[in-house]
Amino acid sequence: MEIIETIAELRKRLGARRGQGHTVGFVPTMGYLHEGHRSLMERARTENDTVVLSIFVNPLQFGPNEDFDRYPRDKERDVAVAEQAGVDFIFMPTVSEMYPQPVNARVTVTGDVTTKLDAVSRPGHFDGVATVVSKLFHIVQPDRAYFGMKDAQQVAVIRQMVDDLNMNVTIVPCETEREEDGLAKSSRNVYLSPEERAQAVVLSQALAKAKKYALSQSSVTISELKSLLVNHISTAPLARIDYAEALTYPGFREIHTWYPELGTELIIALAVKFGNTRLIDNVILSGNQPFIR
Ligand SMILES: Nc1ncnc2c1ncn2[C@@H]1O[C@H](COP(=O)(O)OP(=O)(O)OP(=O)(O)O)[C@@H](O)[C@H]1O
Ligand SMILES: CC(C)(CO)[C@@H](O)C(=O)[O-]
Ligand code: BAL
Repeated sequence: MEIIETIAELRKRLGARRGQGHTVGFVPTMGYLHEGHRSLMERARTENDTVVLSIFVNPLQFGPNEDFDRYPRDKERDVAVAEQAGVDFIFMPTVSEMYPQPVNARVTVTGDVTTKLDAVSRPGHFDGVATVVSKLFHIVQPDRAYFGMKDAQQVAVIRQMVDDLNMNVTIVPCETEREEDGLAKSSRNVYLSPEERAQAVVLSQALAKAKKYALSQSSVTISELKSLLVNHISTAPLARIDYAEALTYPGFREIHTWYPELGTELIIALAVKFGNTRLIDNVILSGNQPFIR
């Protein structure tokens, strides 16, 4: 495995691999790697000849009062995890390598996908994500790129960008890896105090409850689902709800009532704060599931 810091060097090394007929799988991350990242790298390893991991904490996707400066970083551990997962190249650029000043070109995805949920709570976030992912795709030119469904809205934004801008890459969504009690693995879990960590289990519990309820009915109103989520999360005294929502997926349209048998997919999504730590999680219900009484 090689660690590469410049765009020119990565292009040269990948050009040589492509010359040998290699397919390239790409896993973009912000580092502080955990089992969720590992599952993406391992999947990329099984489906491609060459695997590239990027580790770049992208300033463009953080708001002014967010955690860019204190985002957890551990280069040594990340290198060991990536090596074990079979990565060929880690691309670890500096901020000035990715963004020579001034930055005058950005990518914006518009529509429902960037006006709901995290787009409301984190203004400008998805412009920052679309811009950096677009740049990374141009640099790496992957055949396949792997993203976690914990960030389901991010997957939808990137898919929209790839479709609308005719980017020649297949987006591979990967299942959310969880701790034993159900908490979605996340680099930000490290910020939680022991009390907050114990109570953070309410996110996945609330989603499981909402899913079970929705699938036990022939129709369910979105307000019923929201009440169920809010009531369960409120059992954790340290939790503050940013949003608890249910929308169509991947369209992110608001609906009044969901009918499982009509075939529309529904995302039930949460963002909950514990102190300064903001956690997200979601579950997607596929339509056409017969209701169970
Ligand atoms: N629990 C998980 N299971 C599967 N994939 C995940 C998981 N957590 C993150 N990913 C995916 O890993 C990629 C890189 O994510 P990132 O580096 O932001 O990690 P993260 O744990 O989501 O960090 P954060 O705590 O900042 O949200 C993204 O595609 C993300 O969806
Ligand atoms: C896709 C990504 C690496 C872009 O910075 C980031 O949003 C993330 O880690 O999910
Ligand atoms: N996991 C998405 C990246 C972010 O929270 O900024």
